[in-house]
Amino acid sequence: EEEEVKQALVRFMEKLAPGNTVIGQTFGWDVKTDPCSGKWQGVTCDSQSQSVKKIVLDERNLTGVLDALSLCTTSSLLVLSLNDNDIGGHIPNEISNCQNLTHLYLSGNRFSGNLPVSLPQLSNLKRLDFSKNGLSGQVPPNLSKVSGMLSFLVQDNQLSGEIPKFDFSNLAQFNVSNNNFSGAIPDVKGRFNTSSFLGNPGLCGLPLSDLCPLSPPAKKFSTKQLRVYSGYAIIGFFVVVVTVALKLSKKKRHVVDKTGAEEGRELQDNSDNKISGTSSESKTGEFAYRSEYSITSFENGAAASPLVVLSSPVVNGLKFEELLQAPAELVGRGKHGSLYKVMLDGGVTLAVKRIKDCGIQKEDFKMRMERIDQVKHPNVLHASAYYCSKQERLLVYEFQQNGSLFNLLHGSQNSQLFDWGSRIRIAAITAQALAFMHDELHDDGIAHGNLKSSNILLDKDMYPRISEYGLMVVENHQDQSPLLSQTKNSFKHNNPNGGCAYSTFKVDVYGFGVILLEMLTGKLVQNKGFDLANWVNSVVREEWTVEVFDRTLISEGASEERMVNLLQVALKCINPSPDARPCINQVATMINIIKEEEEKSLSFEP
Ligand SMILES: Nc1ncnc2c1ncn2[C@@H]1O[C@H](COP(=O)(O)OP(=O)(O)OP(=O)(O)O)[C@@H](O)[C@H]1O
Repeated sequence: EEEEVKQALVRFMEKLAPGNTVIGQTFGWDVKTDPCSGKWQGVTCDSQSQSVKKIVLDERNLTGVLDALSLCTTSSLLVLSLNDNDIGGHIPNEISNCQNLTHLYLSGNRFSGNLPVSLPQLSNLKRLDFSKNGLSGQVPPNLSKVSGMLSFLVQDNQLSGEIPKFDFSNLAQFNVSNNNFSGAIPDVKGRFNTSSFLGNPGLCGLPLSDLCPLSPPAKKFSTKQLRVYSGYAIIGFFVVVVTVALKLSKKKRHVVDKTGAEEGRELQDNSDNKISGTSSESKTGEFAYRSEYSITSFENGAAASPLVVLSSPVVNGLKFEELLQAPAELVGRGKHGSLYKVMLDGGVTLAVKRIKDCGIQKEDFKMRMERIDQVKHPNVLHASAYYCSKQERLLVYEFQQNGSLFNLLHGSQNSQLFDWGSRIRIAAITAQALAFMHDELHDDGIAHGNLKSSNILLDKDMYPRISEYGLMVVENHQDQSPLLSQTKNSFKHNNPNGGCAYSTFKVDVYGFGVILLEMLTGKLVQNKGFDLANWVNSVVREEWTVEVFDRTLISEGASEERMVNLLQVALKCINPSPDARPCINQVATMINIIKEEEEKSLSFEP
């Protein structure tokens, strides 16, 4: 570290331990040595850049104050932990100079006064623990806007005011108990129970049992508001006029084009001729209806092959006509077909997958759908209905507003918010759900068949749901990859190891391994994952293992050991020989162990 940084750190320590004239001896913090020499107690450095990454001085009997100005000269600092000391005074505003800080633990001290107003400027902050101090005043409301925050722990203080509206679906830990907070508790999306809120006499609403008083009558509109609303009314009127005019002209055209077929509309995008082709470039995202397409274009008509509504509460009694006539939007086009977002009248939004060629006979497909419907798991998105004729397959799912794991990893800016803890949690839950499905559908030989990150969707609470289970017959990787040379047969074959040995299921394990690699490296998958697998294998062979990991994980300070452990699981899953790959339930167990270690480390150390 630079001289200036060393001196500033020693100053920071002198303020923490006033009266201690032998800091160099007590803590090894001596300007004559480097903080990364290994002698400075509580300091961890980045092995490559040799800059200070963590300062952990828990339970060191420190009795002074926090000199953030000196501390934050160390701009590389990710973790500061001073839990369970006797440090007093304010938490200084200059703490926001530590711009890279992800973990800030100050629990169990004597900090008093307001929270620094600059706190929300710590835009990388993931975990904050100020519990068990004497802090008062309000929480800066913008703190709730720091995206990617995972822990907010301020229990046992004297904080007051309203609880800001955090993104509760992303928070893993939240506790404001034993303070003076007041007002209505924001919607915590069922994620936290009473223990997070108790001991605040002025708080009301769920999950506490004290109901909030009815809100006062709404204020009258101001002139400014009135002007805005009348503007909306004019625009609305205009839109209605234009829509009616368009509909009338469409109707007219339809009469001219009429083919004699039963009236109806097919879900169709603007490039309808390409819909069953291989092109994937057109993604207009526009509403597009073609009145010249009718239900009868689904082969012999809806009457011959009605929509089968499965045991779903969402689309009870849904009619095929209703589905076809509802407004639809092309969301995307995958290798096997197109996906439409369909808005039903009652406000229900569905995702309708139209499959080009799933390689499964009609009767076989129906049997599969019925069988899969009998096996329910909360982290599997089951089809709500399906339509199946000789050439067409339509699958209806609940639309998942939070998109897919693919979007989360590769969408703009998103990967930075997708921290290590969330990645390991999603990996563990997905593996468990898949293990359940493999187990239940083992004797039927029905695997997922097309497992990839765009088929792992995220529900409203950001929990994963595996979509499109069993829609595809499993493709034989062996035919495509020079890497793979073994078993040609993707169906059941006797294996003395029993259980999960069908190579059909092992293709899912391969797919899951590629998803793990995607989560670890943040890299896009091409060529069915063979490119990514090859690249990872080559880097690991050269022993530059750390190089493979997503830079955002490294800068977040994710545990290298646990990332390497997960990488090892992924490498087992992508073994070229299906027989050498573990079963998914073994994979689930291995990931769960890593997840538990991660959780344990969070409760004991930063
Ligand atoms: N139920 C759903 N809710 C919201 N988005 C969905 C839903 N199902 C799929 N998607 C998203 O729609 C897009 C297109 O999905 P689609 O299944 O057609 O393609 P794919 O998964 O990329 O490829 P494939 O055709 O091989 O399955 C993907 O980004 C996918 O994540």
